[in-house]
Amino acid sequence: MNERFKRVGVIGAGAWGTALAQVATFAGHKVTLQAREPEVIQSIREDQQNHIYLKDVELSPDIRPTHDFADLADCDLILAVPPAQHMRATLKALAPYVKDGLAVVLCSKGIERGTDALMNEILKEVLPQARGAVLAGPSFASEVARGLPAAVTVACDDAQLCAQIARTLAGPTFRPYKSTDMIGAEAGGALKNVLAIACGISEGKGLGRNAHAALITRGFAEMSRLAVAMGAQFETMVGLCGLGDLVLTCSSTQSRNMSVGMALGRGMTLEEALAGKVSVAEGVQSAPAAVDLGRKFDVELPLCEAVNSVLQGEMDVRTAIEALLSRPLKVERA
Ligand SMILES: NC(=O)C1=CN([C@@H]2O[C@H](COP(=O)(O)OP(=O)(O)OC[C@H]3O[C@@H](n4cnc5c(N)ncnc54)[C@H](O)[C@@H]3O)[C@@H](O)[C@H]2O)C=CC1
Ligand SMILES: O=C(CO)COP(=O)(O)O
Repeated sequence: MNERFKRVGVIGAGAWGTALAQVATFAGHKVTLQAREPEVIQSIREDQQNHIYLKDVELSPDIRPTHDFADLADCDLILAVPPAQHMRATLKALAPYVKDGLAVVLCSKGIERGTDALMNEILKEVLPQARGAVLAGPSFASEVARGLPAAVTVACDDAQLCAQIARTLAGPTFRPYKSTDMIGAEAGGALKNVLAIACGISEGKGLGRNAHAALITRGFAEMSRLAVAMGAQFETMVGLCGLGDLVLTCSSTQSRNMSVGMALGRGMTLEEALAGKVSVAEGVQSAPAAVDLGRKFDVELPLCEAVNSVLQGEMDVRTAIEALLSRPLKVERA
């Protein structure tokens, strides 16, 4: 009962995929890491580092990089970690090697643009024979990969599978908490990225600590309202994958989403803010999808809407801030 999985594979050798492969080695596994770029594979093989996406972290020799999805065929646990907008294509590429009941943990934090689908909805469409789970929570890749302590949420509607995944990944510095609320874990992870852009804008514009605290608090109210309307439990939203990740991402320049926001707040265009970046700021793509979901579920999302208007070039930062502050006065509630 609840034995650990034996053969762990990771798809996507960005910062987080690489860090999660490292986590699995901390837990005693040999890991196959599927990477897209030949230079990433070469860098891990030759230098035991991922010079492109996770600089200056010594990686375990138990990480085996490969380009070939076929090398994942004998894995019994797959962690899927591409940018959210590439999850569908990634799972399609994996499809020929998926046996019935394969456990696939969705570790990306975003909403698919155009369909407004969360990652588990995409999994169900593309790989209906797989069993899905979600990993989310406050976890900057470089800290996790260096073995600094982190706690995350593993969510799965099958409690036994959830326990098996948690047991497989748990290590001396990585502590997964179990949950059955997959929608909550996914919605928290995706929406906090949009709100981190808002906090970054405030930071870049020099609006002060009061504004920052107000944004986190009202941002939390906003993301909880939408997540609950989508079927999440409010309890999940006050946990690691909700409030926990929101606080982390909104409080550190390590966050790519917060950094993009800061650049916008300082007056850059989105194009300028993203120029030359190899890493992904998921909130940029998730913002229009979040706004769409707000309309679908009839949930007010003033902060996500303001961020999206700025990202789409429909409003400048100053006008967006004025519009937020001049809204009718409200009763404070989540
Ligand atoms: N970096 C972090 O600290 C954390 C990231 N995440 C999530 O993990 C997911 C992946 O982010 P990172 O690993 O940070 O990526 P990254 O920003 O370090 O690297 C970009 C990734 O995108 C991949 N990519 C680029 N074009 C692609 C395409 N056409 N098809 C498939 N993949 C493509 C690259 O191969 C690379 O793996 C995101 O959803 C992110 O929100 C979650 C927790 C922590
Ligand atoms: O999700 C993260 C930490 O939990 C990483 O956030 P960024 O993608 O904004 O860097």
